[in-house]
Amino acid sequence: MPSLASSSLIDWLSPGGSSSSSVSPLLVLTLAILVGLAILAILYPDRPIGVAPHAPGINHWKGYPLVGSLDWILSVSHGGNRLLDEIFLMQKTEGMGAGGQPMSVTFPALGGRVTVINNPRYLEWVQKTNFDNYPKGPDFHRCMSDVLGPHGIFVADGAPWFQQRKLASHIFSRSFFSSHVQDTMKAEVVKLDKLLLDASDGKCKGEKIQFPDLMFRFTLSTFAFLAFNAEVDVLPDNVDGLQKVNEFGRDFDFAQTVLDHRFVSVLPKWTEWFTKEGHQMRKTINGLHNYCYRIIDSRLERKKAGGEMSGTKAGKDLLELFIDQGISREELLPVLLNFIVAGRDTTAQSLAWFFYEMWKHPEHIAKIRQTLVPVLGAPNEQRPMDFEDYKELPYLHACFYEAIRLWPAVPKNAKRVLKDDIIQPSASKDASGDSLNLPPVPVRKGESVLWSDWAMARMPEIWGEDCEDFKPERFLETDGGGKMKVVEVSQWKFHAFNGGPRLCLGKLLATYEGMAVIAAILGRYDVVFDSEDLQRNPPTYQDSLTLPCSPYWVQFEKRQDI
Ligand code: HEM
Repeated sequence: MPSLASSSLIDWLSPGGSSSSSVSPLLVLTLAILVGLAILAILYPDRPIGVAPHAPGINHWKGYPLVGSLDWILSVSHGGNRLLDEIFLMQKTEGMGAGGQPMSVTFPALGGRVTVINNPRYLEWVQKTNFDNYPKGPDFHRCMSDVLGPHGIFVADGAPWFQQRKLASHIFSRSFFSSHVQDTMKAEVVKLDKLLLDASDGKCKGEKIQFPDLMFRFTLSTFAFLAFNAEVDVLPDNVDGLQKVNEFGRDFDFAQTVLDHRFVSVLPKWTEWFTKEGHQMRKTINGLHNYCYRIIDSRLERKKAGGEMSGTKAGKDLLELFIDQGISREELLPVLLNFIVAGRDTTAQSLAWFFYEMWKHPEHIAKIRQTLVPVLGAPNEQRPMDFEDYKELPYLHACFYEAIRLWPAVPKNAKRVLKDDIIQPSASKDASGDSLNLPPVPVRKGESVLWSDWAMARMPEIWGEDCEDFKPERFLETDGGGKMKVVEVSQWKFHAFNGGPRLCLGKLLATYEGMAVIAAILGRYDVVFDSEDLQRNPPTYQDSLTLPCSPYWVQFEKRQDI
């Protein structure tokens, strides 16, 4: 006898009442869909529809019929699991990435399959040997173009990318550095010093300062002036001035978290029209764009009036170089935004992580200070760093790079595959992991490849058993004459600045700026950390496109040891 449930289902499907008289089209359709799904489930037992079978010899995360590891990506996009932690966990899991092996995971986004290639030897193939086959692709466009523009340097591929890179590279030349960049940096360091003096000795003595925020203010103020000749008024020379909110910083931090979320969301972007976050995002984008238009408009007005443009005798600054191309106000917007992101966030975050490491490893502070005196003078009369000084301060340089290694400002990155390919591990001797038996990795057109410099910094296969320790010695060697110098580590192994044709344009600027700030602070002040608070709530990274360090507070005192 049929059960009540099944007979009422049949009744519902055959509205004529009797199941024997005629078969309803709805029943036929339902059965056809079920049979169709069953066939698809047989064809795609562990991955989304349309995704090619897993490549033999490449470990993959468990997946379900028709959806693959949808549960995994949902746990990242909506379940509170953090992508970097998840990738790292997978990388250590037996049968997945353990032993430094490549691995893949499938879900209905990012082209269906993401192959994780956390090894310098694979990166060289993807970012150099077969560079043209691995563009940023449609995901960057879909997720980022409403904020950063469709042709911003961080979003674009091909000719629009190449032309911007070529044009912008003028401001990263050595001659520009030894003049305009250096003058700007020194002026900003003097402003920072006044602020620190106020915090340590002035009427605001003992005031607690939110350190990551201070670093963001420094890098925004410096970059806006050196690239756009704009005074953005975010770095005051006294503690009270810090009360004024840094609007751009606040808005951009929020926008970045949304952009990051879009990459792992399986929901289409239009769903943002119905969410509170989407509403706030639209307001934020307006705010960011207006902020940049204020800089652009004031510059265009100056040009019209025949006034001073770059404010530098060293040559045109970044904005002038682009204005001279005859591009419109609207096309200048993405130039500004992309370069502010590059110039502000990365270096500020690296500095915030650096000082956190100094709290954990104060023994390095004394060593850094010793090396500062012969180059920049005694603490009471220490001068701001010149550009060329960075070569004379290898210990400080190595400490800064070690912080960047452990806390890379772009902690993960992905590319689309243009044509089917087999990623070959390079034979290059300077990339580590030579001893690993790494397989060639087949990838298909339309899929994605992903790597995480944050995870790679924590892989013993790449950096040795002490990979998680803060050890600046990794970047140091002594030359024939007994002089300490910074080792040239391969760009594929120390990959925080990217590699190949898209190597970070600002590597030298970031190095100089980071070292100039550290020298200015540690050379003249004691940074008093709230150890109890740091132990209770150690800073952690915030989910974003970059690697913001959660807020922590410090006090500044004049050095006690001099
Ligand atoms: C510690 C600081 C920095 C780190 C760790 C860093 C890292 C990186 C990384 C990983 C990329 C590749 C991003 C991608 O694939 O989308 C990149 C690209 C880039 N960086 Fe940096 N960066 C830093 C500072 C700077 C600074 C101060 C500037 C100055 C403007 C800058 C300018 C750029 C530009 C223009 C690109 C795009 C290059 C291209 O696609 O051709 N970076 N950077």
